Amino acid sequence: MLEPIIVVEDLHVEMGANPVLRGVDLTVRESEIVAVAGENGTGKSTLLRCLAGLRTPTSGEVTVFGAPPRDDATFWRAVAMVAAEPAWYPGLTVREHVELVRVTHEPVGDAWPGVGEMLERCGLTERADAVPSTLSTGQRQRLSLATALVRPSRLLLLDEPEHGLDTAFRGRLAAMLIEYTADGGTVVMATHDPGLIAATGARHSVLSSGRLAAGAAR
Ligand SMILES: Nc1ncnc2c1ncn2[C@@H]1O[C@H](COP(=O)(O)OP(=O)(O)OP(=O)(O)O)[C@@H](O)[C@H]1O
Repeated sequence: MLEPIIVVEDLHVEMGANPVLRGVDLTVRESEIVAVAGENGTGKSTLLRCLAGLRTPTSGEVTVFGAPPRDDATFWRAVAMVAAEPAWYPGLTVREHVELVRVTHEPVGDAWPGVGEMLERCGLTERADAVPSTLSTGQRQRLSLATALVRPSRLLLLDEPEHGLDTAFRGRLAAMLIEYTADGGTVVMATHDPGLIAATGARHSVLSSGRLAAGAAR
């Protein structure tokens, strides 16, 4: 069996006095796509933030690549995240944002898609010279995904990657995620889109009452 990339044991997170996560267990192995569904406010983003080292658990264990996740440069070399819309650099175009990420992560192997190819895959070629503030919501989400996918990583953390995306592009995104895992990457996503779960073949579970439904995501 392939290596566990992520191991979560009895994870509890409280926000103020409110318990949000109440004993989450999750194991994710290399090359898997795991999806976490569940109603608004059940703690999906909180779980992803714990996996990213952006939130400290109240109790329990979280390991990513064999160690507690740390919000530092070494960790983010291996992990790419798409969550809330990032702050874009004023004056930089769509293409320049993608180039900036690409250049930062050089050297990138020839097998990895280049900037032009990634813009094409994300349907942004026509808007490559625009600045992000002039894009539509879905186009800006495509740009967020392009910046995550244009650089090498071993783990993708996606919080509602379907945000603003049309049906056709959701299908294209599913294909890109499958390709990412075929190349050895691992994906964990929070999603409200059953179509994306089905199209990616993700192992999925529902987060409810602070716990993942038994079985599927363990
Ligand atoms: N900074 C915060 N301070 C206090 N409570 C918070 C904070 N952030 C989130 N919460 C609460 O934690 C709970 C879980 O929030 P979270 O964003 O993880 O849910 P979610 O499942 O991702 O929701 P959605 O589907 O709406 O994105 C919610 O009840 C929310 O109100």
